[in-house]
Amino acid sequence: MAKVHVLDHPLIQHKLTYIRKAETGTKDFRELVDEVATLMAFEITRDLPLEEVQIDTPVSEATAKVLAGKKLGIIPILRAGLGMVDGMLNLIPAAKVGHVGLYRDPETLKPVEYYVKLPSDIEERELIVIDPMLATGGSANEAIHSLKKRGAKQIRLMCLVAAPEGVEEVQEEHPDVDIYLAALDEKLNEKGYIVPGLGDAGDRLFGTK
Ligand SMILES: O=P(O)(O)OC[C@H]1O[C@H](OP(=O)(O)OP(=O)(O)O)[C@H](O)[C@@H]1O
Ligand SMILES: O=c1cc[nH]c(=O)[nH]1
Ligand SMILES: [Mg+2]
Repeated sequence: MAKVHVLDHPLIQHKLTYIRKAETGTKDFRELVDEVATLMAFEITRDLPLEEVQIDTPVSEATAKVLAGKKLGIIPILRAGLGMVDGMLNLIPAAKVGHVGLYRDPETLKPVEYYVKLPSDIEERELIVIDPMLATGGSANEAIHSLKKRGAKQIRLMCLVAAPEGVEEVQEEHPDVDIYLAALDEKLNEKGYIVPGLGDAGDRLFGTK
């Protein structure tokens, strides 16, 4: 069964509170999502492999550590996932970025795929799928299916806020995909919005409401 990690670093939790507030406008919302994505990238990269190298410091020879060169890929689910890309690239600038375009049909709440463009070597990369919201889980599940169908083997999912219903759906359908969250909220409402959540992440990021 996939693990669920709630990244409870105080800076992440503090900034998430301002992201949630209804009075936070587009500019601040976008900046805060970017900052939280950087902090979450710091946590999610904790287990990156290191290797030893020999170096000379000004004082002596030393055995030191560098990243072992694991290939990473960041996969935002359009649109709202775009708001987290730059924040992650701040810490992992060599990662390749692939895009999966999905929208959730407002009536059926089912995901509709409209765009996929991925790095050519996704089967060799550890992929981090990013989307601020994991609500019913339909969009994340569809994006992960889409990646697996094209050869992806190692996938993690990183979201700001999730509903328990969505977490369960992803765990059931993709037990190999660990989930990283800033918060696990209470429930979904009758319109499929996360409660208390933060509203429509895409609209708040891009000012489209
Ligand atoms: O777990 P689910 O029930 O599938 O809901 C979550 C999805 O809904 C939102 O996208 P939306 O459809 O609003 O598209 P947008 O990012 O273009 O606004 C959100 O960014 C997720 O992708
Ligand atoms: O609460 C929600 C649910 C789906 N999509 C959002 O942007 N917010
Ligand atoms: Mg939206």
